[in-house]
Amino acid sequence: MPTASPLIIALDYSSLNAALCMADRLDPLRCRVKVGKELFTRSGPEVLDALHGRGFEVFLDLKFHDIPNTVAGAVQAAAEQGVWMVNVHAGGGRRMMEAARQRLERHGLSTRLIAVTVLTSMEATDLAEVGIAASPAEQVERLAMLARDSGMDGVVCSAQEAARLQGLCGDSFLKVTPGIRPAFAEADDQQRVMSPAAAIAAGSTYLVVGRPVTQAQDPMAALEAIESELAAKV
Ligand SMILES: O=c1ccn([C@@H]2O[C@H](COP(=O)(O)O)[C@@H](O)[C@H]2O)c(=O)[nH]1
Repeated sequence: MPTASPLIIALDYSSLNAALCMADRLDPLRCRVKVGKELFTRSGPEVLDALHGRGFEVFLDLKFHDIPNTVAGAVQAAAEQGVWMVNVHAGGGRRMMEAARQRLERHGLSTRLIAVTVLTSMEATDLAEVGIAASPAEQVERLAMLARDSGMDGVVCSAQEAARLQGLCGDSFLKVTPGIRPAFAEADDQQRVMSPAAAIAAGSTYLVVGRPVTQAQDPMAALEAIESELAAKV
């Protein structure tokens, strides 16, 4: 039975063992988990099998960004390993996203497919340096519309943009939001942040939480504090 929780815990660890130690403290009825570039590069698909075996739905966050044929193949490979959600970079463009969508459809694969808009670690000055004059909010909006029109199930954005996208793209368009920072946590390298309760109130569908839990002195206490904040909000 899939969890009703919006929480996705980012297992950003440098070894399979460390990631599974944390997974063994988590409850698949209370959260999903995310496997990103560091863990997957170190452990390979074994980590997916191990997490699936423990009952977790897994978001494979590899942010594919390449020519359409290559991305379509990578998305197919991820979906065939049973992941719940996989992502690409919206900056790869319409043809790339459409190819990924078509590949999943052709093979009857129901993995959720979403696109990264503007990384939550970026602010306006970072965009300017890569030649984008728009504000993060404007660029997120542009890429979210493109992602929706290219057949994506939703986007990765910051919670600061979620309310606007809710109005533009509707309830069923997923807003997956990293950069979640409870009051007790540091921002770290994140620029566009929001608290868990505010993110849900703004229309985030899923909250991606990494270091505020995984690097906390007491990770379970940190997770419970976030759950309490969300429960108080409902
Ligand atoms: O725009 C993005 C896209 C992905 N991420 C990923 O989410 C987690 C956030 O971890 P924290 O420790 O809570 O900052 C991490 O795995 C990123 O790779 C993101 O932060 N922003």
